This record gives sequence, C-alpha cells and structure tokens, in this order.
Amino acid sequence: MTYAVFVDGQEGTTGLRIHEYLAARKDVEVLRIDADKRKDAAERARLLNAADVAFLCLPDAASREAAAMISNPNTCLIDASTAHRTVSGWAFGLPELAKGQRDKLRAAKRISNPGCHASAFILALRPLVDAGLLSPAALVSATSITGYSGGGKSMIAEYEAGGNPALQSPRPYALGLAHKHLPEMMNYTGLAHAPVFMPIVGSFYKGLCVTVPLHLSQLRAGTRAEDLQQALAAHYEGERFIRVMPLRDAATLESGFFDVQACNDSNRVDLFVFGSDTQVLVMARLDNLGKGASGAAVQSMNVHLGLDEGLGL
Ligand SMILES: NC(=O)C1=CN([C@@H]2O[C@H](COP(=O)(O)OP(=O)(O)OC[C@H]3O[C@@H](n4cnc5c(N)ncnc54)[C@H](OP(=O)(O)O)[C@@H]3O)[C@@H](O)[C@H]2O)C=CC1
Ligand SMILES: CC(=O)N[C@@H](CCC(=O)OP(=O)(O)O)C(=O)O
Repeated sequence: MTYAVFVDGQEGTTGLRIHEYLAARKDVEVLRIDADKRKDAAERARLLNAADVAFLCLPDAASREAAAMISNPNTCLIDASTAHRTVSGWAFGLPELAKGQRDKLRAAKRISNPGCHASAFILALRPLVDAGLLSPAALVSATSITGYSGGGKSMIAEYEAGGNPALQSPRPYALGLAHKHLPEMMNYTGLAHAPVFMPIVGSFYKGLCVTVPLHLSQLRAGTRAEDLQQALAAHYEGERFIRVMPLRDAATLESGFFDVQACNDSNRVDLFVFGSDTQVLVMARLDNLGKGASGAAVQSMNVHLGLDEGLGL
C-alpha cells in the first residue's frame, strides 16, 4: 500500500527536510506542486485534498488558510506551524507525551506539530508534573540555546550572508516575555504559569537544548536529583527516540561543556539531570529540524498511518 503525501511549503526549511525523509520511502508517493503554482490557492487545494497526509510547512496565516481548504474527510493534516497547537480538535504531535497519545494521533485527522523549544521543555517537565514531583502551580524558568535554522529561510539567509559581527555571538531574544511557544508549554506540561523563557540563537545551523534550573526546595518535600532522573527514565521506558541519560552524565561532566549539537541528524531527544544537594538542571537536547520539526512531523505521520515509527534513514 502506498500513501499519497503532499507538503505545502515544500521549498521551505521544514518542508525540504520532510522531503528528504520521504525520498527514501517506498510506501509513500509524494505529490509535487509546480514551482510557479506554489502559492496558487486552487492548485494547493487540489493537492491537499488528493493527499492521505498533507504537511503544512507554512507561516501561521497560510496554515490556517490551508486548513480551511480541506474538504476530503480522509486527508490528515500535520501542521508544523504554531497556528493550531492549542486549538481544540487538533491532536498534539508528540507521541511520547503520555500514555494514550498515540491512540489520539491514530484517530485524528488534524495533528499539530510541536514547536522546537516547546518539545524539549514539555518532554523535560511533563513526567515530573505527572509524578507529583513538580507542582502544576510551580513558577519555573527556562533557557533554550538554538541554531539559526529555527528561524526559517530568512534567518538562515541573514546568518549565511556573513558580514554582520553582531551575529557571531549568541543572541538572547523573545525579550518581550511572550514567546509563541508559551501556550503549548503550559498546556502540555500542565503548568498553570508560563515559564520565564529566554531563547538564545547562536551562530550554528541546528541543534537545541532547553535548560530548566530548579531549587530542590521548589519540588515535593524530600525530592532529590535522583528522583527526577528516575521519574524521567520510568516515563520514557521503551521509547526509541528518547534517551534518559544517567544522573550527572559522566562524559559531559568530565568535558566540562555541554554539546548542544549532539542530537543533530537524528530524531532523538536526550534528557539530562545534573544536580547538587540543593539544586538541579534538567536539560533536553534535540535537533530543531529533527525531533524539533520535520522528524517529529514524519514520526506523527507514521503513528497516524500505523507504520513503523522509524524515519527510514
Ligand atoms: N525551522 C524550524 O526549525 C521550524 C519551523 N517551524 C514552523 O514551520 C513552518 C515553516 O517554517 P520554515 O520551514 O522554517 O519556514 P521557511 O520560511 O523556511 O519556509 C516557509 C515556506 O512557506 C512558503 N509560503 C509562505 N506563504 C505561503 C503561501 N501562502 N502558500 C504557499 N507557500 C507559502 C514560503 O515560500 P517562499 O519560499 O516563497 O518564501 C516558504 O517556502 C512555520 O510555521 C514555522 O514556524 C516549526 C518547527 C521548527
Ligand atoms: C531561532 C528561532 O527563531 N527559532 C524560532 C522557533 C522555531 C520553532 O520551532 O518554532 P515554530 O515551530 O513555532 O516555528 C523561534 O524561537 O521563534
């Protein structure tokens, strides 16, 4: 059996990467739009409705427009944009979120792909909330170090043009404290308050790590760093794309520096707990174009269609 798949936004950063994943597959027939019709509404609508699965790799407004074009009840949309991540009727494309999430993705015809920072934040904290170690009322903060491909074609062009010395050093952003991923971070961790979130974009193509610093006194009385690592390990037991590292991962501690790019070219998420007697850092590392975007989208397609979740690479 082959499935017809269309990528709306096929020339963008996320769309191109999805094409790379699909190119190697025999169970998928990729529908292509002519270059000069990429933004032609009628042609997009025709291909969207001809697809079993259509990926939306578009700005938010164009994604909403595309969703409104669907008349075929069989078409499953997987939206990479921020447009539908907390909208009712859309399933959140993070199979590892909680028990039962895969069933939701199997049944859904509308799947929203998580944001890259949000995926890392949610995967790091949701198990701690579920285990009762972190209260839903907790006030947390997070930083995220990310490569510039997270900013799509325009940011990639800016970095690759060269000539701007300001881009050589890491740049904190979202200083208005209203990053677009905050609603999904709250929604899918169960936290009642938005984290104080500071993303930082660096002069490297891809790779991302979210860090959540916590005082142990903020957690359930008596919680130790070990308990956090064990809660993560228990939550993700058997998950092929989530690797929970040993407490105070020796290799990283010995080198003294954390490698933000070590999950690149994979769909993997590595979770770390570094701790002292009084404090911890919970860290989640991923490839922002892999599990942070295109890899996650293809994984959700596989779950939806009941196929092996591996990405065929
Ligand atoms: N880059 C990343 O790491 C991630 C991105 N995302 C999200 O995925 C979506 C796509 O992002 P990304 O691939 O980075 O963005 P890009 O800017 O790289 O690509 C977007 C593509 O959409 C096309 N496009 C814009 N408007 C329309 C329209 N009306 N009809 C058809 N095509 C249109 C653009 O065309 P043109 O080439 O002419 O500009 C471009 O090719 C965004 O919503 C983004 O927020 C999600 C997770 C991670
Ligand atoms: C470096 C950079 O600008 N990154 C983007 C996030 C990319 C991403 O995953 O977010 P969406 O899926 O919501 O687009 C940002 O922080 O806005």
